[in-house]
Amino acid sequence: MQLSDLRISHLRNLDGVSLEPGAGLNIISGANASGKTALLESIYLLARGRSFRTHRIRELISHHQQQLRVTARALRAGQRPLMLGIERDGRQTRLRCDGENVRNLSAHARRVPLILITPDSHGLISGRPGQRRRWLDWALFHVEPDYLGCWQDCFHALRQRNALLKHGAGRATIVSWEESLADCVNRLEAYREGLVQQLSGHFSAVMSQLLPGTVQIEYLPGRPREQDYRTLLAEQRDLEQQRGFTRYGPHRSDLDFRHQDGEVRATLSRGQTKLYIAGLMIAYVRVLADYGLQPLILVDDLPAELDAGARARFMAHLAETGCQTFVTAIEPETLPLAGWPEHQVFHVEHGQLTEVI
Ligand SMILES: Nc1ncnc2c1ncn2[C@@H]1O[C@H](COP(=O)(O)OP(=O)(O)OP(=O)(O)O)[C@@H](O)[C@H]1O
Repeated sequence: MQLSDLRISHLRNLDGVSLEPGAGLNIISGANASGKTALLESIYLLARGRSFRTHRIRELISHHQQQLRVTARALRAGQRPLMLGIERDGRQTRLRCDGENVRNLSAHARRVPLILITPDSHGLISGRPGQRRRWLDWALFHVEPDYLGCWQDCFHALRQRNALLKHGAGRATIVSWEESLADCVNRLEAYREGLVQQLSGHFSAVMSQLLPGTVQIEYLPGRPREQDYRTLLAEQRDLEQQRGFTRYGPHRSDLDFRHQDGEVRATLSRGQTKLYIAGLMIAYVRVLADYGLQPLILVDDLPAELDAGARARFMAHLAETGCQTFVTAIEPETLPLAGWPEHQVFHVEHGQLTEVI
């Protein structure tokens, strides 16, 4: 997938921005607060219908303006282009794809796959398990059309069981929900384990060139792995009735990231952690490629925290993906360009964009 004809109006400090990005590397340069991240945010908004910086899209509307608007054409190999557009006024957001209102965001995410790496991606390692679960779920929404339904069934059954436990429902009613819960959880875990396995293969290959040392990702299912889930639910029922909630299951699951057998969060430096996350994202791009999907890649402030060698390795791996990539940098000359057949540089100053020729 490749964006062309990107237009942005009244989004943060950006206005009247019209950009023809190249198929390869697009470097967005500019001083602090010039609008580099806002440009990535505009692209993210088209793909996901939300921002990666705030839950309140309204905040993105430029001060003293009524409405923001972003449009672009998404070119897809062997298929006709998609017209993408998003508008947000004081009341509502309208995300449009090919003239239709987008109602199902995860289906839209499948049509417009996107990988984002920002300084906040660090939270994938240092943050709470929920952040890692969300990442895994989004990763699956892109590749498994049935995953969303399975996820919804699973969490519906979990909520039902919790409500029954809390309100002292009879055993037979709880048992009947346990059956459907166990069934959904088994399917959900098979999807999650499968993706982690697929990811792990690519991850080791990518990391062998990005960061010395062995790496490992493990899916932790939020329950004793060796025990059948339905049996576990039955065993825990009495205790859980007193507590009013289900203690074990996918709502407690997590991902364990390791480097040289040590926990990444406890052993790696900031720069090494950034490379680890970069490797994970590039591994995921390879998983997407296995499904015939080619995402857009956005990297905010790529040079930060990385020495020259690390920057070069990261950039070379991005080049290998063959994806249209947008990278922001305060000093674009710090980005090594080896491996990129073509690149374009756009300079942002006070929200105005010019292409550097
Ligand atoms: N709603 C808004 N209306 C107008 N301007 C805004 C709005 N929200 C943020 N801004 C401004 O838009 C600019 C965009 O900042 P952005 O975060 O994109 O900068 P950046 O180039 O990525 O900077 P840095 O290198 O410091 O990360 C900032 O000057 C910010 O104050």
